[in-house]
Order: sequence, then structure tokens, then C-alpha cells
Amino acid sequence: MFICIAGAAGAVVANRLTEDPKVSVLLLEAGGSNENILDSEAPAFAGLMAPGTSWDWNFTSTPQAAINNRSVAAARGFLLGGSTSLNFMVYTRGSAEDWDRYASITGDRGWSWDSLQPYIRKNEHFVSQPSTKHADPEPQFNPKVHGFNGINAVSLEGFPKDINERVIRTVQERSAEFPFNQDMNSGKQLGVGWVQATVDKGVRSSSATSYLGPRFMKRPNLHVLLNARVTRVHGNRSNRGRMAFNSVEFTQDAGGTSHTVTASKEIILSAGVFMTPHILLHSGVGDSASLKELGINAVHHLPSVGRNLREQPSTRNQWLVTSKMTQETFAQNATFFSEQVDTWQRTKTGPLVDPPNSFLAWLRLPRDSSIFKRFHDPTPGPHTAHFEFIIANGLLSRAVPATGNFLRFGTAVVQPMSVGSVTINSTNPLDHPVINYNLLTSEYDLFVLREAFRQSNRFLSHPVWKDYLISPPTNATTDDEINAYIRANAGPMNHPIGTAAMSAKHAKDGVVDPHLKVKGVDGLRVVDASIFPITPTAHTQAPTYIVAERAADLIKASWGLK
Ligand SMILES: Cc1cc2nc3c(=O)[nH]c(=O)nc-3n(C[C@H](O)[C@H](O)[C@H](O)COP(=O)(O)OP(=O)(O)OC[C@H]3O[C@@H](n4cnc5c(N)ncnc54)[C@H](O)[C@@H]3O)c2cc1C
Repeated sequence: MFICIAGAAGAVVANRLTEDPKVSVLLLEAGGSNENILDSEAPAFAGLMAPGTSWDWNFTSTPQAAINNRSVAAARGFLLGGSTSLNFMVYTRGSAEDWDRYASITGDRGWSWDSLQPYIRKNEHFVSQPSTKHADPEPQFNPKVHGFNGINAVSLEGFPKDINERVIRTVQERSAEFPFNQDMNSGKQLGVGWVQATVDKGVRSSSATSYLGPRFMKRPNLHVLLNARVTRVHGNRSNRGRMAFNSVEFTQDAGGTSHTVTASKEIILSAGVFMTPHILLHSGVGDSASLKELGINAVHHLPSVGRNLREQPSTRNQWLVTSKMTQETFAQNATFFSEQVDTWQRTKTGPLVDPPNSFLAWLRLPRDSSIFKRFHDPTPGPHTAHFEFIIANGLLSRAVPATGNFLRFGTAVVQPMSVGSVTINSTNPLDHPVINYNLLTSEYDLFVLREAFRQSNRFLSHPVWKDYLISPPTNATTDDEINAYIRANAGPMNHPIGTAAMSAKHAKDGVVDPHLKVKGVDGLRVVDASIFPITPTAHTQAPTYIVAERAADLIKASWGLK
């Protein structure tokens, strides 16, 4: 039997391993069910899922020095499907160069873009939304680079927005600066393109609805236990002194009672970027000196656990607009809200079928940018972005102003240089991890976010926006003014990675080897977004799914399974 923790990646592994009826998997999830939650199912309501709800772990970061000492929400899904049950559903794979760099860092060609193509297709089930024509005026995606028979649904926008024509005209008429990219998931991501999202005919497709959907949950060898919070993993030391992990300790009543379950084969940690290192550290796997100082029995010295936290810093940049039909309208007009919920519940059509974001742009700084005199270029090559625009027809959240409609023109640094950490400060595994993003502490990140903001203003200076925009998010123009705006407003994109990073087999740093086994011990693997050594130039769910699809094959191969 394998024991696995649920989430984006854990669900994939559990599904793939139980394809073999002789293999059984126990999937443990700290949160509850994903079913019958309107805000999770209706894509337009994604912004209502977190932060500050019972579906979120409700973590907050430590005070972040470079953003005016603000602590920021570090949202993570606390329900089956993990963060894929509450994320914004954007589907981006990153650039081919990103994956080729992982192959080169790990010395394993299996992580290269070309080698991963079968896994990308195993994950993806590209579907058409019923309510829009996507061949007009030109195709909005390239079918040659998509999978149509995978498990997790991906589709284009299903309900047209006021902003669409304006974005397209800007791109057509300013193509030198903002070229159109028909399909940012081809491996060549640069340019502006339509969002592809994990939506299945108007309904969120999460790892819970897809990989743990009814057709798979029927398998007698797949066992899912909800409200089961893993506190530690345990093992024995062999005669040669090597730790072999084989059991998982968990609680279903907030620590009142504790249970232990034993894996005859392997334990797969897929608790995500914050909780995977948290479980490892509480189990005595981490930097021995710090663990001893806390009073935790250090069973395996692995100093990289929890280090290398990387997050994409962003600002939302909300413009007041003349439109009366943006995402805010749902919160401001109760009649419209209930009519649209009714339409969606009956027909799965209307504005609720789409997540908030309509377009993304992946862009680079000029080659002669002054920042490269002081910093090396962190991108893996010329076809990978330095920054991103995230363009949305408003945003429905729990903090929508009573009046006013907005264009949300987010900007983000997609290859950040600031590095943070996840640590613990108590011996109680029910305490939250200590999350320090170190957001924007690198001068490079601040520079790129500033340039991205300036570029977003260039984009919106096209005359097509004149009768649409009422007022900007800020009047800042000088470096100092924009820096002050960024420091007051920046936050995380919710795309953290890196806290159990993979490295080459014999490399001294890193937490897992290229086959995702925890270095120096037996019986323990990590399969989730924490294994990325460097940020993928992407929103992180598709990269995590891709990792998990390959991981399932690596695990099968280890045990001689089909
Ligand atoms: C608000 C938000 C918006 C996002 N938007 C997007 C987007 O639009 N596109 C995109 O690509 N990515 C997005 N992401 C990121 C994406 O969802 C994550 O990168 C991805 O889900 C990571 O997968 P994972 O398997 O590493 O972790 P998760 O999906 O977070 O899963 C971890 C799971 O482990 C469970 N768990 C944790 N600790 C324990 C424990 N001790 N015991 C038992 N269970 C435990 C959690 O409850 C959770 O179910 C977003 C994330 C958030 C939070």
C-alpha cells in the first residue's frame, strides 16, 4: 500500500497508481469535501474562495520588510483537490526553456520539455466551451499542442467580455511591443494571448473533480480519508544507519487522538509548498542544529528543507472603468447575481462559466535594460518572460467596493530573485508554519515590477481604452513614486515553489533527487510544487500536474508496476 496526501499532485499520483487493481492507495486530506460548494464550482466565483474562509488554511506570512512590513495572506486550499479547488484556474505550462533548465539542473533528461510531452497530454483534456465561437476571427489556440484525451479539463473563455475587443485591437495595432501569441502553451510563451483555464463546460475542473471524479472513486483500491491531518512521518533506522520511513501519524480531531497507518511500499508527501516542509521538519528531517534547538529529535540532516521558497510578487492595478458589467457587478447587484446563478445552475452558461482572468501577456525586458549591468538575467532563455500582465474584467472578492467597476490589470515578476523560507517555531505539528517570502527583497524584483507597471500603462495608453478608463490605480510616474505604490500594494501571486527542491542525484543541496525521493532516506517521496528548484514561468498548477504525472510513472517503475 502507498500513502499519499491529497492536493493537485497527490490526487494525480493516487489515481495513476490505482490503475493497477493490485495496488492500493490511502489518500489523506486535512480539509473536507470539495462537493456542493457553489463558489468552488462556478468559475467566476473563484475570488470568493480565499483568503479568510473555511476552505483556506488561512496562513499569513511574517512581516515583509520590503513591502512596508506588511504580513500578507498565503492562501492554500484546505479541501479535497487542495489549491486546485480554490485557485483561479489559469492553465499555463511555462516555457520549454523552463523545463529544459530543470533537466539540466537535475541531470535528468526526463524533465525536459520534449520528454514531458506525453505527461502533458495525459493530464490535459481540452474541451470547447459551448457558448462562444473560437474560430472567429482567428483560432485562439493551437490544437497541435494540446491533449484531448487526458483527465483534467482545459478550455477557452465561454462568455465574451467588454474588454476583449479592446485588448485584441491594442495587440493588433501595437504588435511590436505586445505581439499576439495564439497559444502560450506551445513552449514559446512570449506575447499576449487568451487565457486557457481548467474549466469543464462551465464548471471548475480540479484535481478532485477530475482525478478523483466518480469514475475513479469507484475503484475499491482507492481510499480517501477526509479531515485527516498528517502530523508526522515515522520510520526505523537500518543496521547501516539509514532511515526508512514507513508510517504516517495523523489526527482527525485536532490532536485529541492520534492514529498511525503503515505503508507497505512508500509514503508520498504532497502537502504543498508550506506543509510538505512542515511535516518533514516535525518528523525530524531538516537542518539538525535548528531542529535540536527547538527540541525536535533530528533523525536526518537535510538542511535544504524549507529553504528556497520563491514566490512571484505582483500588484493588481485596478482601474475605475465606465463598464457596468464587470465581476464587481455580481456583488453590487443582488438581482443580477441571483439571475446569473439560476442560469448557471440550469444551463452552465452565462458569465459564471469563466474564471476572472481573460488574457495574459508574457513579456521581456529589453536586452540592454540597465538592470542587467548589476544582475544576471534569471530567465532560462530568450523565449521566456521576465514579467506578466494578468488582464481581468474586474474581480469578485470578499472586499468589493459598494460602487464602481474595475479593470484589473495585474503585473507580476515571473522569475523572481528574492528567496524566502518555510520554517517552524514550535514542537506542535498543529501550529502553522512560519512563512517568510522575503517578497521584493531583491532589487531586481522591484525593478522588474516597476517596469511591468510602466509597460501596463503603455498598453492602456492605446486610444481604444480612452472612453473606457476613468481613473488609474495611481498617478505615480517617477521611480520613487512607483516604488512607493508597489511597496504599499504588492502581494504574492499564490504561486510559491521550491521548499523541497529537486537537485542532481549527488548534489549536496536540495531535498529530493530527480526521481523525487527524499535524499538520504528510504520510503519517502515528495510530489508537489515544492520540488521545483526555480520558479516555472507560469501559474503553477499545470506544471505541478505535469510533475505528478511523471512522478506516478517513476513510482510505478521503482516497484515494477504497470
Ligand atoms: C488563491 C489561489 C489562486 C491560484 N490560482 C492559480 C491559477 O489560476 N492557475 C494556476 O496554475 N495556479 C494557481 N494557483 C496555484 C496552484 O493552485 C498550486 O500551485 C497547486 O495547486 C499546487 O499543488 P500542490 O499539490 O503542490 O499543493 P495543493 O494543491 O495546495 O495541495 C496540498 C494539499 O495537501 C493538503 N495538506 C496539507 N497539509 C496537510 C496535512 N498535514 N495533512 C493532510 N493534508 C494536508 C492540503 O489541504 C491540500 O489539499 C493558485 C493558488 C491559490 C491559493
